[in-house]
Amino acid sequence: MNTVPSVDNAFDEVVEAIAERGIGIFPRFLDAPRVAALHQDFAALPAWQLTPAGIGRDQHQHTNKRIRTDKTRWLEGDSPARRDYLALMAGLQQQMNRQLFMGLKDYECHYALYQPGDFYKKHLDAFRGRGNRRLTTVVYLNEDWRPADGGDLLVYPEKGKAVLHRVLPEAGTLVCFLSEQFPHEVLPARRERLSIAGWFRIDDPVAPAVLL
Ligand SMILES: O=C(O)CCC(=O)C(=O)O
Ligand SMILES: [Fe+2]
Repeated sequence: MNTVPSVDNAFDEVVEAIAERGIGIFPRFLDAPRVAALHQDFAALPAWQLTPAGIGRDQHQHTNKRIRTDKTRWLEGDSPARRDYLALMAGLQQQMNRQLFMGLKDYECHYALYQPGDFYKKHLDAFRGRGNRRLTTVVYLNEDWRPADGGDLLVYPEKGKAVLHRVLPEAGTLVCFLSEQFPHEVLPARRERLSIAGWFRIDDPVAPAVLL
């Protein structure tokens, strides 16, 4: 693997958090040059390539503006910044599989743009025994985000209404959690909010979450 040691250490921290708590939040997971390259890559997309995000699964995909209003574009290895990001996530996948035997088979991710006022209501990224999203990642590309800018990600425990984590969408921060276990929502932002949301998938949707 052609990764620098600091990134491997960062992977270890993510693995440990998932094994122990099922969720972790990692400020500065992406270094400044990576954030800048991805931000530039995202900003250069023509507007027509960003389309209203879907909800639901596969062929049942549909948009529902009461649930989410962001715009997305699937990210593939079609630019250097995207290739670099996918390689980084492949490294994380490998580490997860080696240490936790999670059986992660592939990774899908998209750029997401929330314009002022956009939101994503409380939801789960995967339902037990249905679908194959196992581990969610979100990284943010927003420099100098202030609490007053809104756009917080609120994460809830599996049961209960109390907020477990409130995350500002700060440049470089990674949020990673078991997709079936943590309901979450995105509050309306007051400025443009850029992120990459992604999901590691398994083949067998009924395999246990983390084998220890
Ligand atoms: O952008 C975020 O903070 C979370 C996005 C999200 O929940 C999703 O795309 O499923
Ligand atoms: Fe989500």
